[in-house]
Amino acid sequence: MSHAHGSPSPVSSRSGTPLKGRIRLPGDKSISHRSMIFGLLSIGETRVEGLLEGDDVLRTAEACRALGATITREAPGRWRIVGAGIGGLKDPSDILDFGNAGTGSRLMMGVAGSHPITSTFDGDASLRKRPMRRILDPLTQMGVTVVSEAEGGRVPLTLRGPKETIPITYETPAASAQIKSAILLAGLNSPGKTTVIEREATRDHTERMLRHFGASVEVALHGADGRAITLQGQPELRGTEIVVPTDPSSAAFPLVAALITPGSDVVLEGVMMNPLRTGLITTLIEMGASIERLNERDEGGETVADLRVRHSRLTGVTVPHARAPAMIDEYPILAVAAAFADGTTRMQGLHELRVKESDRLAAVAAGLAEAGVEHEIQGDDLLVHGSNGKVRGGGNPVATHLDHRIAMSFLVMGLATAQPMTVDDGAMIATSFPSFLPLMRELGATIQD
Ligand SMILES: O=C(O)C1=C[C@@H](OP(=O)(O)O)[C@@H](O)[C@H](O)C1
Ligand SMILES: C=C(OP(=O)(O)O)C(=O)O
Repeated sequence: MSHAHGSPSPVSSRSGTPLKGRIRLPGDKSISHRSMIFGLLSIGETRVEGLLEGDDVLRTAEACRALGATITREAPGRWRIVGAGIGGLKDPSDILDFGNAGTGSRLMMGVAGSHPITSTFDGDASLRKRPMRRILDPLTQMGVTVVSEAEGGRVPLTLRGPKETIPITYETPAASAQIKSAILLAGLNSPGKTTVIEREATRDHTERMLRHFGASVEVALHGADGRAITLQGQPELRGTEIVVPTDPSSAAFPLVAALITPGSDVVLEGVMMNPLRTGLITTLIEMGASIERLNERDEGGETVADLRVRHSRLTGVTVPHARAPAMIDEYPILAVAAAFADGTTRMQGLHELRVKESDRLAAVAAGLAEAGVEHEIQGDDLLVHGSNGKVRGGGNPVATHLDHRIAMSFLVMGLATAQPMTVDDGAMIATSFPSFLPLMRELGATIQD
């Protein structure tokens, strides 16, 4: 398996011909992690088609193996998992190394922590900076012991699960599908009902998959934008088939590349249109983007569509904080689109961006500065002053801070800037989108590594 490690490898992009053609993006990262996890927690066999074989997901697969699943790769994207079942997890013989993956590590803390086993979680320099208290706090209420932790509730950390996990009702302190999911997954091995209340609805892949595997989940509206999700504990999950839809967060990169590169006209096939993931598309359409949703259909229980995207004149808009959960990973690439727009784009309430693979507010601002794009950070808002299609580019290599989305965003920017753009390290792209370079080149992009 490939791990995104080693010495930094700079990558550069420059403007060239318009982008043309049709591509299919790889499988969704969120659903791919969950496919492995639900496979582990089921009885019998789970078959997955279209799994994202990015480093993050492969780490989750390894952790699931260490906890007792039998996992085989039968063909590219086609995986078979024979589960250990809820309550059937074994003590892992080694530390669980999640690399760069927040989702994998946090969801698996809920899984392993709710079993009477001892598990140690670790990751790379980026993961070691990310806050885990948001997971440890509710897990502690559920009876889990945090045996040790790095300063400030970070990995490396060790959990010891109780004999019987306590079901809780918990209101998440941040709009986070990872927090919600960790608690629900821990609730699977608790007697009785576990309820998670979120003030703002976040991606619902865990809820959908719980039902798909046979659990009983009730979702009630909570306040204006929130939800209360209640899970009946200790169901018997049965292995099943999963078709992973393509990842809208990966589609975002060729999509914005086509919008900003003059003359472009591309089709992105079968992009997942789950409404809790389409905030970027909503925003770009408000900005004047030509994005057509063609051939809408159902794939793997999600609506998907072919997106025809053409180069467009964009206008700056205000992106309300309420939209953040539906586009949380897309702000770096939206900032790139905004740099080419006419006028100012204000993105409101981006505090969660500070605790991703990097401080994405700071990393985006630094990259914009290298490219000569006027911008401001006002509190938790990012303002990008667009220059109507004309962006200088150039500057020093953009510092990616072990963050795949920063790397891909500024490589996309370089496809339409006057001077080429370089990012200091392209290695982390493999965490979520290992086929980024070949797919972009297939559309005609000039990217050199
Ligand atoms: O649940 C998930 O699969 C994810 C949730 C989001 O994180 P938060 O829950 O921290 O917002 C997102 O940034 C991440 O890429 C994937
Ligand atoms: C935030 C991200 O991932 P994670 O939290 O899983 O590391 C991301 O993919 O942009």
